[in-house]
Amino acid sequence: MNQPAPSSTSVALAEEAVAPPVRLVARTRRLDVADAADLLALLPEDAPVAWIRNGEGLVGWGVAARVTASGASRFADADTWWNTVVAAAQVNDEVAQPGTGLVAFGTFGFSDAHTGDSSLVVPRVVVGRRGEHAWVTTVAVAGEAPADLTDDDADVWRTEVSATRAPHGLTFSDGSLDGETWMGVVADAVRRIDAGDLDKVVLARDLLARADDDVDVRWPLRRLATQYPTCWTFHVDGMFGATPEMLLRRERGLVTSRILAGTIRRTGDEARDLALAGQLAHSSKDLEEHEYAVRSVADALGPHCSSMNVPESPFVLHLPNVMHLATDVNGVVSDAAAASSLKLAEALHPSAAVGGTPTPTATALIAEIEGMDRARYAAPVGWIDAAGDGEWGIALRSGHVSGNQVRLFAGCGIVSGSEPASELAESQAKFVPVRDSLATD
Ligand SMILES: C=C(O[C@H]1C=CC=C(C(=O)O)[C@@H]1O)C(=O)O
Repeated sequence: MNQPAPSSTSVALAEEAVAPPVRLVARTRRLDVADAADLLALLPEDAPVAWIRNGEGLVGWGVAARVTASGASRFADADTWWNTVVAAAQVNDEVAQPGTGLVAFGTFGFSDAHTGDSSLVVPRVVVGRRGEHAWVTTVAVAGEAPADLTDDDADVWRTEVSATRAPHGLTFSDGSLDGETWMGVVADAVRRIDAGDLDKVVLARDLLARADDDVDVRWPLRRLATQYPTCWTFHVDGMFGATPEMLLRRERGLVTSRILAGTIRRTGDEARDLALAGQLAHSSKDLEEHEYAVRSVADALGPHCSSMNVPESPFVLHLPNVMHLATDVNGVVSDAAAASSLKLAEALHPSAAVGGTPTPTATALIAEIEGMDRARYAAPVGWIDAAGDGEWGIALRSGHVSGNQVRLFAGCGIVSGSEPASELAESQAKFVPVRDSLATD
């Protein structure tokens, strides 16, 4: 078994202006589908990346190149870097599907003011599966010995995988605000809405989990992918979760977005949950909350599409912990060369599913009263390929792992009729996926 070469190219954008562009050599070859049957099982503990839904998707490891960015230009800077990397790369792709060839995984900060890193990472090895296609892409930096590209041994890309470690001695504590204080913040937001300052704002809270040792992120990833197969289970650079919300997928000139807003908790009793789903579908408070989110996405996508389909009413999406009002919007991208999936993500972020309406007033209110730094919560996370196609989810039902700590996030859309106590209960239900994914039973 070969370990990918340890060297890589990593730049922050200020440095990148003076550094010559990294020249990557990538090769994608077909794999037996059986070799990619369990993508998560291929991941080593060190710096894995993952994007999985219903067992399909992409996993990767190692770092061939990486860029970090921050501030208001973080998306544009990362997109420019990616275009430079793609232009300089030598790619041999025998599968030619979205997600084959050169691929970068990204995670972005929520706020323009956030000083922490947004990053795009090109792994050394990416393994993908989609329907009857399975593939492996190996990436070397030009000038390095390209042993992994020319070797005929079909298994040369495999890396050594240690047993996944369960987190032990886990304790949870309040994050930035305790529940009582957070309800006060929600009540404040409702007052501002009723005073006519804005229509909707999404307010979030965090929880801290501590384990005895460094958390092996493969543990929660496995549990999330099993428990929430219809969500997108992800990990990039410490940010992980299972999001039900697809900010956008761009594929061969088509763009789709799954918009969620409006939530009801499940009880576990099927008949009762069906009745609750009916209640959700007719709740004027939730329909209003949802409509703001759909409008924000349709308005942001419109300028990039020659045609668009926006359904008139939402459907109810059933997840194991909650149900959501959901709308799938589709469009034809008018200028695919100018609108990479990352550019579209920038245009759509933050939608009113995570920001509010109007957006500038809502984001200002979040900064003023939420009382925490969202870091990369509720921002785009996903991947982009050399054609600019890609999938960018919203980092919800998520946590950030750093050493032995995990910071969990959950937020709720607040409109005029919102009640602080039920929003607190909703936030608790939204913590469940990541909280349970860290459990050992
Ligand atoms: C902001 C979150 O959820 C959003 C997505 C679906 C439903 C939502 C809601 O009903 O409030 C939120 O807009 C979160 O999970 O942290």
